[in-house]
Amino acid sequence: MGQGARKQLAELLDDSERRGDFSTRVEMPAHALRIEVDGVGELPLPLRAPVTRKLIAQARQARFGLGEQTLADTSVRDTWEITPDRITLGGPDWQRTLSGVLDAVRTALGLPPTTVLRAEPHALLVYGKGQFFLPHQDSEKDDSMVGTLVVSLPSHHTGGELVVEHAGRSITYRASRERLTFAAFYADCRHEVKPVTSGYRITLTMNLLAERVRPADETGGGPVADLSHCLTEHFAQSAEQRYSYGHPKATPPNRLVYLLDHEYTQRGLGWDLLKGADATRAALLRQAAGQAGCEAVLALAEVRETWDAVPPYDRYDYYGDVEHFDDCEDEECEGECLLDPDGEPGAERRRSGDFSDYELGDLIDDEITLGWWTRPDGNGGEQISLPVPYAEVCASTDNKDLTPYQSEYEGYMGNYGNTLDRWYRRAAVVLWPRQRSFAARAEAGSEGALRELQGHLDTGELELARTRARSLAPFWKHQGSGAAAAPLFTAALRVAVGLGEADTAAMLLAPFGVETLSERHAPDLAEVAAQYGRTWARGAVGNWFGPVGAYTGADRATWLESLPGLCAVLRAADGDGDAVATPLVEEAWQATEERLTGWLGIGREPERRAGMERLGTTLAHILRAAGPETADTLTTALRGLPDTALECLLPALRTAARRPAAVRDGTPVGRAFRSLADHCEARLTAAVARPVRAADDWSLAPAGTCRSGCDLCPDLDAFLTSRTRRDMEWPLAKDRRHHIHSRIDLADLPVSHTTRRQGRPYTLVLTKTNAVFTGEQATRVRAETDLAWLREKWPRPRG
Ligand SMILES: O=C(O)CCC(=O)C(=O)O
Ligand SMILES: [Fe+2]
Repeated sequence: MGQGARKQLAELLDDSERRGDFSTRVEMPAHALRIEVDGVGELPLPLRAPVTRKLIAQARQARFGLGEQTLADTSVRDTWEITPDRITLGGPDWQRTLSGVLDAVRTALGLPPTTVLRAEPHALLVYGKGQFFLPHQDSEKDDSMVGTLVVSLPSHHTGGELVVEHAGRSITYRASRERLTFAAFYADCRHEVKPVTSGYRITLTMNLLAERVRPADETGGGPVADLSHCLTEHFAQSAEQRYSYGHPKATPPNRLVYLLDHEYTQRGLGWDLLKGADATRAALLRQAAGQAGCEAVLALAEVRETWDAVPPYDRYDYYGDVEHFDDCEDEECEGECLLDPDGEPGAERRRSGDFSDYELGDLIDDEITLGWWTRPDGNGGEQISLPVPYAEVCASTDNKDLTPYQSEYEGYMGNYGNTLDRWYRRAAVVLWPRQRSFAARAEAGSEGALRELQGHLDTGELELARTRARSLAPFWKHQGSGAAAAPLFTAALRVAVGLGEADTAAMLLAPFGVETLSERHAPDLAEVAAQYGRTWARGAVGNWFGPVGAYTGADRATWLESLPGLCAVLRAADGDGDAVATPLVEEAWQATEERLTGWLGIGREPERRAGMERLGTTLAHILRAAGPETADTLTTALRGLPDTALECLLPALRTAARRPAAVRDGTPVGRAFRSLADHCEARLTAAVARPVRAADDWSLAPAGTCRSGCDLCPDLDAFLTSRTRRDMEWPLAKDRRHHIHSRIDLADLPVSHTTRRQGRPYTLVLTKTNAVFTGEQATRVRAETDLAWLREKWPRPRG
């Protein structure tokens, strides 16, 4: 019962819940109980007359207590009775059902949550026509007996009502024909069973026994002791999961988040500044925390709830017509316009406002996030971002009973909708066991955790630091990227060095983005790599880059500009900076190579050129950052690419030429660029030397086949490669025309393609344009210009 402790806590802090009633009733399905009686066997429920008569055959005339005596007097009590030793209760659901009933009874009767109720069978009673029990009070057979629980087995009968009375009030209970009904009342209540007028009434009476889980005197008693007990229980039981249907998580919850009722600002949130009921509740909780060995802080929470909601529909005016929005002219509208006054028909019907008159259905979803909390020592607070799981939330007041600061209603949208989102700001008391304080706080704000770990390392408590650091693993994720995360990264690097434990160090450093790394981290990076080795360093770098193509929101292009500087400082640092620099360059190259391959496949020239140009700049940075071996690998790969890659290589050479000092001949980097320059020069020279297209040559390169088996692409290629054909008239159905349109567009071919909308199917008209000649001319001119630039800026060394 993971939820039990939280519920009890909420009740204990909710004053109104503490006033209980003298009696209550609960219903349960009949299959929850399997009942067997000696000499009869299992009783089929609902009970029918033949089985009931068998029961009576096994029963005796019931007696009742009068003072010290036990009497059988049918003018006071007339019913059949079977003693408990002959009854067996069971069934797969029985224990769970009964404990649920007892929980509900405890709450309804206003017993403290630290009380556990037990029910002990007392007798099975059968009332036939005319039988009854006059008003009486049950004798308390046991010191711990607090009342009676009457379980009525389902059966058809009339009359036989149970009437319970207390302090001038009386409640009448009727049994159900189909279900089990449980009526509970305090032992000091007078009660009676009215005569049965037809059929049989069958009840199982049970003594209600109360036990305190913890005697009041043990911790001084009172609500604080009860609360403290609930806290201990909450942190000892495995955390309950909302939708797991009885499969609790193996580990206990990390925290308890008790939501307060009033709103507070960051500055106005303090133990001495709480308002109304919050003040008492927080004070009680804080005392209880002390007793239970817990730490307590105050926090600010943001709550969002999504409800299934129904608008106050069917608004009728004075004459009984459905009301409309002022300018609604839709004849079929039945008032929907009121929900959607300014929307187009069918447009998204989402709007903000006050929806307090909407009727709430089911709670579909909710989300609680803590955004700020005070430090446990009371010195100020810190910004955090901590989602609160279901198993940690506790409140005496439901969100829906408070006023949201914002609401949004979304009308029915076909597959979802009719939902009302509500946002609340609530304060909270957050508690955790003192010995788990490190993890509880670290999960929310990592800076404090690292500071504490460093502290332990500084004072020589290595084992403690390691244990604590390992405890971060489950939630040490997404520590950020870029300049904002840089100080955190520095702290993490130092702790990683100090721990001397490779796996833990890797875990601590893993959740940073590569954009966090800057020259000022170089000394620590070189040190950590020297300590844990090159393989370890390669793994760490892989983590910082993250999965290829993953969008991190960080500006990688800007960071890559800093890569040559970073790698230079790394290689010069004490330790093994190259162990970090080399995989940094390799990972950067891998990502770039992938993008380069992507651009090479793009047919539209202006787009491709722009992309390739940007990539060229990046490539120059990567090459400049590379060590001799990596530089070799890169140039070999680049020289193997098709001519189109020059659209990237030339911009790379231009970028490099702007820093002649960095690419001096003779240095490994200089040699790499030299080799690329030579490669480009050879390719351009060949292009320029190609003969000019003859005036009657309309042949184009084939566009290729989209997939094997396509019967259109080969026909297109035959047209494209033909030296003489300029036009083609192609009757094609719509889908097939589309295919050809998109092939031509994607490859950006110098071919116009229009549809003549006559006959069936329409005819696709293809015409090779003058761009066949002008495009080639432009390419040639560009090649000549590039070649001239190359010869000037990258002259071949003489000799
Ligand atoms: O049968 C009942 O509902 C109540 C019986 C009763 O009051 C008793 O056994 O003391
Ligand atoms: Fe009774």
